[in-house]
Amino acid sequence: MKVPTRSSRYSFNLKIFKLHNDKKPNSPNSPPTSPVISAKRNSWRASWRSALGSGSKSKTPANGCDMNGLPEDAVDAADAAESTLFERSRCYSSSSSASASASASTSSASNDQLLPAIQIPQGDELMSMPWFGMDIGGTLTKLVYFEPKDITPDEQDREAGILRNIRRYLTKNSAYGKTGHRDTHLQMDNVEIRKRRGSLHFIRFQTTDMGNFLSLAKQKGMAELVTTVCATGGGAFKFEQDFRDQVNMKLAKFDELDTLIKGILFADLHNCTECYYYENARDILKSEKREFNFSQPFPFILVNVGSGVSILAVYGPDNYKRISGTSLGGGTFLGLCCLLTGCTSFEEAIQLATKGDNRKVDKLVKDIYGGDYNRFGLPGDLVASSFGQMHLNDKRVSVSREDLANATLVTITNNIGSIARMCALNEKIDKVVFVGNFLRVNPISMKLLAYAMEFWSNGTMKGLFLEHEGYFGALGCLLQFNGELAAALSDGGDHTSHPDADSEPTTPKSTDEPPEKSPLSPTSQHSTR
Ligand SMILES: Nc1ncnc2c1ncn2[C@@H]1O[C@H](COP(=O)(O)OP(=O)(O)OP(=O)(O)O)[C@@H](O)[C@H]1O
Ligand SMILES: CC(C)(CO)[C@@H](O)C(=O)NCCC(=O)O
Repeated sequence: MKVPTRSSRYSFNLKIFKLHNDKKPNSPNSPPTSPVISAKRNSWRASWRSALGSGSKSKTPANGCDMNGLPEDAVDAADAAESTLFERSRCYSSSSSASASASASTSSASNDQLLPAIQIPQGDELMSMPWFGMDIGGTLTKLVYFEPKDITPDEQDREAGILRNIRRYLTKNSAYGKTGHRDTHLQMDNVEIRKRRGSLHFIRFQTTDMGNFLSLAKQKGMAELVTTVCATGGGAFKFEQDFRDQVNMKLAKFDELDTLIKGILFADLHNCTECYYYENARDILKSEKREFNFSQPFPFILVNVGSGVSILAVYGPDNYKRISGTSLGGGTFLGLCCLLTGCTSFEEAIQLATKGDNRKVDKLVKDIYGGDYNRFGLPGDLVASSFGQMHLNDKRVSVSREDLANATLVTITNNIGSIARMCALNEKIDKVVFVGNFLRVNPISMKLLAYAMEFWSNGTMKGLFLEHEGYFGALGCLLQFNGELAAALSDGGDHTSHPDADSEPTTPKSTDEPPEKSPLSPTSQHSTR
C-alpha cells in the first residue's frame, strides 16, 4: 500500500513547489507560469476507489508495505540476466479491490469529481475464467493473466480440465514457444479483481509470433473455453479476423491510451514501489533509483515509448489528451542498432550499448568550442551533433559496434527527452512519467531521461518511471472486464473511439483533432532547450 507520509517525498514536492514559486517570472529556463500542485490529498483515489466499489483502504495492509512503504517481503524472482542489470524489490498491497471500470462516456471533468459506480456484468459467461488482458503492439504483444488463488475445493472439482491445464501451463513456465516470456519478477500477488483474489502474471512475445500464439492457444483448448478476449493496441484491429478464424475468439477492443492510464493507476494503487525516480539525476554515474510517492499523480505528462512514442497530458483518471508523438522510438533504436551493429535482439543491443561510448561517434559541444558554450549554458560534454563524427573516415574506422549501439541509444533517448520536456513546459506540468518496453532492462535511457528532465528544467521537472514498464495497456485491458466489456460486446466488440466519433471535450479519447506534431524538429532541439 502506498503511504503518503514519506518525508523525503514531501521534501521533493516542496522543493519543486518552492522552485516554481521562487522563480523569476522571465527566467529563460522557467515555464511561463508555475504548475499548480494540488493541496488536496488523495481525493482522486477516494473517488476512484469508490467507483471501483472497493471501500476504504486499510492503513496497515495485510501484506506488502509497512508504514514507511518499505518492502516487507522483497521477492527476488528476477530472471538472472535481467536482475544483474536492474535490481527490483516488490511489495504489493492486498487492501483494495481492483476492478477499474469508470466508462469513458461518463468521464470526470475534474480530478475530484466522483465517478459512476461500476456495473458488474450479469452474464456468467463474462465472468468465467480465464481472465486475460492483451495489448497487441507494433513490436511486442503483452498478456496479463489473472490466476485465481481463492479456488474452493468445490470449485476445484468443477474446474474444467482445460482451464486447469491453461492455468498450470501459464503459471508453471516462464518461457513459451520461440519468443514468449513471463516476467516473473513483475508478478503481483494477492490482488483482488471482481471480488476474486489471486496473482497477476505478465507475459510478452513478439507480435510477429502471433500465428504461433494462435496455434498454441488452439492446441491448449482455449477456443473451447474462451469466446471473447479483451484486447488493445493496433494489433487488436489487425489480427481481429485471425482470432475469429483460427480460434473462434471475438476481440473486445479497447483504446490503447485509455487502458494505458487505467493500468498505471491500478498498478500504483496496488504496488507501493511501482513508481520511482533517480536521486542525484544530475550526476548520471551517481544517480540511484528511489521510490516515489505517486499518490497524487495529477497532472502528469505520460511518455509511452513503444515502437513509436505517444505523449499524453493526464489530468485525471478519465481526463487526458494526446499532445504529441514521435516516430523516433524504441523501434527506431532497435532497427538502427541492428543495421549498424549486426545485433539481432533488443537484449543484445542494450548489452552492446552498455559497453560503448557515444563520444566516439557524436560531435560534442567541446569538439566544436574547445570547451563549454557558456553564453547559452551548453556544457562541453553535451552532444552538439548526434553521429556528427561519422562523416570522417578515420573516426569511422575506429568506432566499435558497442560505440555505435551506445550512440544510437543516446540519440533516440535524448530526442525523446527533449520532446517530452517541451511538452511538459507547454502544459505547465512538472511530473513526466516514462513507460513502455523501450525502458526494459535499459537503465542507461532511464538515467539519461532523468538527467534531461532535471538539468534542462533547472530542477523544476521530475522524470518518473514505473516498474511494470510496458504492461499497463494489457493490465488496463484486463480491468475493463466490468461494465465496459458488456458494452463492448453489445456494440459489436469495439470499445475504442474512432476518428469520426464525437469526442468529449474533457476526455479527448477520439482522434478528431489533427494530431499535433512534435514541437521540435530533430535539428532544432538544442537551441530550444
Ligand atoms: N524482447 C524485446 N524484443 C523486441 N523489442 C523489445 C524487447 N524488449 C524491449 N523492447 C523494446 O520495446 C519496444 C516495444 O515497446 P512496447 O512493447 O511498449 O511497444 P509496442 O506496443 O510494441 O509498440 P507500439 O505501442 O508503438 O505499437 C521495442 O521497439 C524495443 O525498443
Ligand atoms: C501509432 C502508435 C500510437 C501505436 O502504438 C505509436 O507507435 C505512436 O504513437 N507512434 C508515433 C506517431 C507520431 O508520430 O505521433
